[in-house]
Amino acid sequence: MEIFKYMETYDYEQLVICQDKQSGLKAIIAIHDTTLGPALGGTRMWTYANEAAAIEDALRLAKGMTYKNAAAGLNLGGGKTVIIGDPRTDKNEEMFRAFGRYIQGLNGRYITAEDVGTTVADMDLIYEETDYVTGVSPAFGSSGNPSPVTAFGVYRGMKAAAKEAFGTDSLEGKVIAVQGVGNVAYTLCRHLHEEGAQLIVTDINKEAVNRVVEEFGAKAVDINDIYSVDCDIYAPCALGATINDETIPQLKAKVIAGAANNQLLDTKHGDIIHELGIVYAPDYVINAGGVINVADELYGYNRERALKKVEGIYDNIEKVIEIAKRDGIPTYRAADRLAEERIERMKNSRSQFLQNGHHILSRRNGR
Ligand SMILES: NC(=O)c1ccc[n+]([C@@H]2O[C@H](COP(=O)([O-])OP(=O)(O)OC[C@H]3O[C@@H](n4cnc5c(N)ncnc54)[C@H](O)[C@@H]3O)[C@@H](O)[C@H]2O)c1
Ligand SMILES: CC(C)C[C@H](N)C(=O)O
Repeated sequence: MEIFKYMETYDYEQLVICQDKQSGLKAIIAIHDTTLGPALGGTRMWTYANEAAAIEDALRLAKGMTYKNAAAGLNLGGGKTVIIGDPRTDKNEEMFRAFGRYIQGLNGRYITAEDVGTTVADMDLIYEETDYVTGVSPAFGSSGNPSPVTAFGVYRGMKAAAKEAFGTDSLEGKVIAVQGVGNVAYTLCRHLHEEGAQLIVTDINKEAVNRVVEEFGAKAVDINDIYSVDCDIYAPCALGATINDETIPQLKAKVIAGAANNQLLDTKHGDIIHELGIVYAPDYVINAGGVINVADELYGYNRERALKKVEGIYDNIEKVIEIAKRDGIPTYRAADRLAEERIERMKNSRSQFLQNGHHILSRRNGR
């Protein structure tokens, strides 16, 4: 991978490689764009096949956060970290504290939180070293685990997408196929069950499946059968790239609305489902509840206020559908347009001169 060429193509700002021999920390912090504010994005811990794959993932995910934060209306840019390692066996206290010191060194340009492979306990360790971390334990006045709030946002966004497809946002009686019933989807299933939806679920983790079968009367199917089940809504909540050439012909759903990041294998798959008349709730718009929630910490965390903002994911999905119709484009492109237009507007409005504390005149006056 030609790093500078890649960064230039997608206009990345910064890539930081952190190494701490004693703790085994190998982290890559990618900052994509800070036009709207400091870059906020989680820390992923994963066993990458090689270093290039880790760098590529950090860069790709950081750009995703720029779009997610912009579309969500947050005054935050996009960044992400990946830590190379197995989250089940390779974590230690020194590692997250060393990582916290690296974040501190960026002096607020990057703020972290949870992502795949990291937990509230890990954020608490980072917090020992820096203030630039969110998703810290509620005991510290922080917001804790973002997953239940992400689930609430997905539920709200799903209702908005359902309204477009079925003429009503009620999910009562709707059959919803949920792929992966982990942290986010467990709470999502609870909301859906409470509204009277019928759930069909799958997961490679049998315990997770049994929990939603027992608690919410879900029907379990094999992992390969989730695409072709008779359903109204398909909710991808496990992996990325599940909307692809192989799965699209199997889908019977009229709506795709789920928590997973990067659901489309390729943008062409967004075009195909659009042509098929499937209402697609773009992944980074519908799953922004977690980041909206942790971002609220930057104002002094207030759960009620955060949930109110997350409720607005309904309106945001409506807005994306409206742009898609207005411009005759698929919803995934409408979401990009929403984010890009906001960044551009802010870029232009900030071009006005405003003196700040670091202006050259303040040095001349000896201050
Ligand atoms: N947690 C958040 O706040 C948040 C925020 C935004 C986006 N997301 C995205 O949402 C998705 C779910 O996040 P999570 O925190 O619930 O993760 P999780 O790991 O708790 O849950 C994912 C579940 O998917 C299952 N799974 C893995 N491979 C599978 C397969 N092939 N078929 C079926 N099930 C499979 C896992 O066993 C697990 O139970 C991820 O893609 C994540 O990036 C999460
Ligand atoms: C900041 C985090 C809560 C972000 C979350 N991991 C996401 O992908 O949206």
